[in-house]
Amino acid sequence: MAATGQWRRMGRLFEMAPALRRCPRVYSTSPAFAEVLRLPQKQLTKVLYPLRELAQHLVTDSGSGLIEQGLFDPSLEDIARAESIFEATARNRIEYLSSAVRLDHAPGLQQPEVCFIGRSNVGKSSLIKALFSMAPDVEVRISKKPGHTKKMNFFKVGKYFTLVDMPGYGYRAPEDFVDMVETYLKERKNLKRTFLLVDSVVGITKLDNIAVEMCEEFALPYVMVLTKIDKSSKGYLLKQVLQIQKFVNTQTQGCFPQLFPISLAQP
Ligand SMILES: Nc1nc2c(ncn2[C@@H]2O[C@H](COP(=O)(O)OP(=O)(O)OP(=O)(O)O)[C@@H](O)[C@H]2O)c(=O)[nH]1
Ligand SMILES: [Mg+2]
Repeated sequence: MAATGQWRRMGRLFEMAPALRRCPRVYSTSPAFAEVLRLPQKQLTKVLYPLRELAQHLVTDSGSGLIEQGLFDPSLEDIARAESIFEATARNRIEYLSSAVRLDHAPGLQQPEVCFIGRSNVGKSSLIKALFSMAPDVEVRISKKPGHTKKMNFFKVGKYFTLVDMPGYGYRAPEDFVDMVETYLKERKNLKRTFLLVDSVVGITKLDNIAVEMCEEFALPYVMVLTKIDKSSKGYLLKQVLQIQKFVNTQTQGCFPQLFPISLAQP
């Protein structure tokens, strides 16, 4: 079956891992990534390719096509290269720029922009904080309580792009949420990619559906990120992933076909 190809390719990646360890300067200067590369093979797969583990359980499942097509499969070099974008240096400044409650208060920037949207408490700010872990001077506030982020917060990621942390929709969303976020999504000229975060435990809610419809209506290229995958058993996560992948395959046009599953919990 098609999975065989995936496994073979994974074998090649693992063969490369010791090489990456030997010359970390070429691929990564991050101690955290070097630590991940030192993990035993099984744990390394779990951390970097969480859906692979689930794919094993689909050998006899008729839904297998869904997840194989949906596997996101960056190489170790790709991951290391992407990570280097978030490494704060004198030449690659990562900094908080400003906050806005209206689009016309947003910084007037030309460089590409990406934004993170999703229900309150889904983990938007946490993901951004994790992405900025190599920029300790940048403060990103997170909270256990939903509705914590009240404004659109703009961060500069070197010369590459601006990243925007949005308030969440749903419980304790700011009153002016629709004016703020819908207008931003509709009119922000340099918005290149929207990351729509969905809680993998909860699945796609009615409000997520509205967010999807909005992205579709405004013809935005967007990516679906499944958060908090550490909170489910393998069986439950598999069920959720299949359901969400089916939704993406059948109900969306502008959504990137592969899901991005994430966990910010320690492995
Ligand atoms: N178990 C687990 N908890 C997470 C994960 N990511 C975020 N959380 C927790 O989820 C809670 C909400 O996180 P935030 O990042 O503040 O959520 P948000 O989407 O920014 O929420 P608003 O600002 O209210 O819209 C916090 O208690 C985080 O610690 C994850 O991957 N696993
Ligand atoms: Mg937040």
